[in-house]
Amino acid sequence: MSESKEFTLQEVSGHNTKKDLYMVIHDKVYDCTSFVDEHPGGEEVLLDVGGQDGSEAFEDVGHSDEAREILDGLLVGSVKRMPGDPEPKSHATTTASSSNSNSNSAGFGVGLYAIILIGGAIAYGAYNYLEAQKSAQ
Ligand code: HEM
Repeated sequence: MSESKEFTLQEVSGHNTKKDLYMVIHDKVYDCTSFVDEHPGGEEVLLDVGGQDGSEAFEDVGHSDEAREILDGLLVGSVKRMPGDPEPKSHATTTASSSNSNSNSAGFGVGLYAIILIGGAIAYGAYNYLEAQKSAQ
């Protein structure tokens, strides 16, 4: 059965042209060659992730169940992970890292607010000091 075929990421990366286009989505390998011209989102985006891991790009669009059915039909095998290969890009990691960056940016927002407050307080203090010096003269 062709579905049980295993590809290394290096093998998949060789299939990156319009006439021979493989893509990894969630550790499965898909042959998108026949679908390039039919993709409602255009051929460009498929060629962009040709031979690579397109999990994130695919999920970011929020593809329909129909799109997932088409994907099932393009399945040719699964990824054989080799030592040193990058970690699979799963949606879970995407959300985890984006929520991390959200909390980081929230932290930065609070930090910025504190800096503005402290800056304002120093400016106010300096102004008072100068005024006091002026009236002392
Ligand atoms: C072999 C993998 C893919 C299949 C089978 C597929 C299939 C589809 C289908 C059926 C649609 C129509 C809307 C829907 O049913 O959700 C669609 C839309 C779209 N796809 Fe894909 N897609 C694939 C990969 C990708 C990738 C990697 C991207 C990269 C960003 C992408 C970007 C888009 C965009 C932007 C649309 C929206 C087009 C529009 O509404 O104008 N697709 N895709």
